[in-house]
Amino acid sequence: MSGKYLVTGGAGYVGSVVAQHLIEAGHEVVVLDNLSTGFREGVPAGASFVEGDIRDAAKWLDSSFDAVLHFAAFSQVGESVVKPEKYWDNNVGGTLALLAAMREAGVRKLVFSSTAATYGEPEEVPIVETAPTRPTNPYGASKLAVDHMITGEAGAHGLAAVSLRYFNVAGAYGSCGERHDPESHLIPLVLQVAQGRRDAISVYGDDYPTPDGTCVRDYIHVADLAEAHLLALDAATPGEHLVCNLGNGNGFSVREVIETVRQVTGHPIPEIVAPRRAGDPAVLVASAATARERLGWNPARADLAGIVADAWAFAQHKE
Ligand SMILES: NC(=O)c1ccc[n+]([C@@H]2O[C@H](COP(=O)([O-])OP(=O)(O)OC[C@H]3O[C@@H](n4cnc5c(N)ncnc54)[C@H](O)[C@@H]3O)[C@@H](O)[C@H]2O)c1
Ligand SMILES: O=c1ccn([C@@H]2O[C@H](COP(=O)(O)OP(=O)(O)O[C@H]3O[C@H](CO)[C@H](O)[C@H](O)[C@H]3O)[C@@H](O)[C@H]2O)c(=O)[nH]1
Repeated sequence: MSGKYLVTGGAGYVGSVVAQHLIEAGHEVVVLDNLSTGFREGVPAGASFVEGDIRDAAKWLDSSFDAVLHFAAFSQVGESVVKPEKYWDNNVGGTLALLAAMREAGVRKLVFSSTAATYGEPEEVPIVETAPTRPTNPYGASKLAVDHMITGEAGAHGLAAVSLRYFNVAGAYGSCGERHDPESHLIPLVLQVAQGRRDAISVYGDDYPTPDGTCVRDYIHVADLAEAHLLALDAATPGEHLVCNLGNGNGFSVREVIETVRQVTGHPIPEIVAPRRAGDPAVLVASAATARERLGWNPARADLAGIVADAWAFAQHKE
């Protein structure tokens, strides 16, 4: 059955890919985005676009919407350390206003972009959803605060809600891909070296307690992530706040990522060992057992070379 969905942040990386998947599944999509970090041309053809802020969501939400998929947020970990107030204001204040607008309009289903950053330094990997949540930066803390707000909204007001805790999102889907400015994520930065836009990639620390000394992360293809959002819309249950990790359960080190980019692009990719980046856990790998069981999610694009190849095709296309 086709539905009508408000996609906040649909001019950004993940939101645009999910909006595209919703359109391909025959749904009606309205993107609400203030273009603070997103791009008008990133909104998929076939979606309606409203340029506006989530704090004003009440202007556009009405009972004709079946659900909200909420991506709009600031998400630069480093910036959040120096400007925490910006993160509390937009991520927490903005979502508070959005939840009020949803209540007012009678829209009772929400899928929220949460993050592995809610866990902080893990005691055990793979990380399960019941692991302690001790974020190491204001970005993660703001996302955890929103998760708590949503739990309250479900319990008190019957919202059907799913928080999806993404691990390291990567890859692209057709003309929708990653173009953060400034870019801080490893794969697009290494691809900039392959394109000649940077001389070398900095490896942030090679003295971690990992097999090659560099940090290990769980890279998940953005199209697999998008499919989980569509499944979450079906799985959401009134009065319940379901939290699911999204990752492949495989860890790749920074050096393995760089080597994979060498193989995919044929470029030598010079690397420079730099100091550790503050707040980086050594290993972040997801247990996605909950997503598999509760959503029926089955990620199909776990191969790192395939993820990098899709990101590479997008990076060349947008030049
Ligand atoms: N990319 C990742 O690796 C990753 C990992 C974990 C979680 N997340 C979460 O996923 C979501 C999307 O991330 P992304 O990488 O696509 O980021 P992005 O910056 O590309 O997209 C965010 C979008 O939200 C919009 N936006 C921000 N504040 C807004 C507001 N107040 N009103 C309206 N629009 C607003 C921006 O203009 C942008 O288009 C974020 O919530 C982020 O925290 C991303
Ligand atoms: O130039 C770079 C960039 C990154 N890295 C390293 O590469 C790994 C991956 O870094 P990213 O910045 O690509 O991703 P993060 O693991 O820091 O961040 C991801 O996971 C976080 C949770 O911890 C948040 O959810 C965030 O939004 C999401 O992108 C880290 O070990 C980082 O230190 C480098 O060595 N050099």
